[in-house]
Amino acid sequence: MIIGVPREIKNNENRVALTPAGVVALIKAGHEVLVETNAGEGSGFLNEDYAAAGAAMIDSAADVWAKADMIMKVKEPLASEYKYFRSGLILFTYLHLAAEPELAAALTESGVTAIAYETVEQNRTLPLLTPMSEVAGRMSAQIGAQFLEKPKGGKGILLGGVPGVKRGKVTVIGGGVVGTNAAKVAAGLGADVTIIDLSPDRLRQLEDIFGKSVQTLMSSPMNIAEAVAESDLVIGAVLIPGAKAPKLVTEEMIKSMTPGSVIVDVAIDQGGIFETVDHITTHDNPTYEKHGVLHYAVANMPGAVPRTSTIALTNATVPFALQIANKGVKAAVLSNPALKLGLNVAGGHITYEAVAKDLGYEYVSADTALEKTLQTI
Ligand SMILES: NC(=O)C1=CN([C@@H]2O[C@H](COP(=O)(O)OP(=O)(O)OC[C@H]3O[C@@H](n4cnc5c(N)ncnc54)[C@H](O)[C@@H]3O)[C@@H](O)[C@H]2O)C=CC1
Ligand SMILES: CC(=O)C(=O)O
Repeated sequence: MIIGVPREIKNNENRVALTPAGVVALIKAGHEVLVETNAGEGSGFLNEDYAAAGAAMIDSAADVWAKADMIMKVKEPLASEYKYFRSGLILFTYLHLAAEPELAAALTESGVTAIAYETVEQNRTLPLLTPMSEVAGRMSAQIGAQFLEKPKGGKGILLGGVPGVKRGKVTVIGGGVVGTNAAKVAAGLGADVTIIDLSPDRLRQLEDIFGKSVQTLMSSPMNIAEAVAESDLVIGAVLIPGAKAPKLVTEEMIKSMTPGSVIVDVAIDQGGIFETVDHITTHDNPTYEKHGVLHYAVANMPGAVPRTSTIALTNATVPFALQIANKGVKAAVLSNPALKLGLNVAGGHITYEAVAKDLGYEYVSADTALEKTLQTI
């Protein structure tokens, strides 16, 4: 199979879908890899490194898309990339389609077979989302602490306090991978941390992990309202796989926060959990203020620490990419339940139930949709 790796074009997205080590793994298995010139630069991987690994370096993005059987990316294609879609093309990347209706339409209309990293599921975990959730979770506490500083627009508190002065309060809503990593860093900075989750089992696990160093709370509108009102920093870390995130923090709750407080909506890639987050922000312009509260809603947070993120992401994606390349996408998806759950679009249909429901498409199973594709590999 020919695997193409275009350069990422989203704002400040410095990750790349394959490291030179990933290229070596695919070439050793008998495949060909095309890498767009300078695609790895932001992550510290040079053109010479890819060439030495055996990749062919290609100057134009259009050529990479046109010549490849499978495109590996990091972020969802942007509108300027939709023109490259074609029937039979395999796309393996983050998609977050519930929050991207135009992309869903472009993919179904063009006949691309698309596997979304974020819904590949194995043993009730999301192995291709987890590494980036670890990064974004850790970053969210760091970023929140930074924006609480006065020169950054915050109320001017140090999360850990100092002897004789109260610590800052952090509420993390959603106690999965992002939430746990956010809480680890916030607690490490010395903050007073509360984690809210809907799953009693998860709350038990969190207490086992953190002991009494964090407060756990069952998710309910009342508990969320009380915790938000008292917090200096609130981190949104809820996920219902594939689906649009529920709006758990209302405008009234945001109004109850003291001026200069900060919210970090990590779940923005699935639409976000804060009612007052009305647009995605970028690394160039990461915050805006509403009701006196600083809102941060960057959908590619790990793009700011690309060296760490690219290596962590490709450690997870390459074994799955190898299965697709070795067996062909149909056989790989039909033989591996984890990849089958990753399939979001095939044969012009949406094949992930929560995505279909949120976007108003008829849901068609992976088996039925794949039968209809023109997929030859
Ligand atoms: N903005 C960015 O750059 C990044 C965003 N993310 C996003 O962060 C979000 C969280 O991801 P993960 O932590 O990996 O997911 P996860 O599946 O590990 O955790 C989600 C948690 O939310 C909980 N939950 C579900 N409904 C809830 C409710 N009503 N109230 C409270 N908790 C609830 C679940 O029980 C689970 O523990 C996802 O949308 C993911 O795509 C991840 C990486 C980077
Ligand atoms: C998960 C995701 O969308 C990201 O890492 O950018």
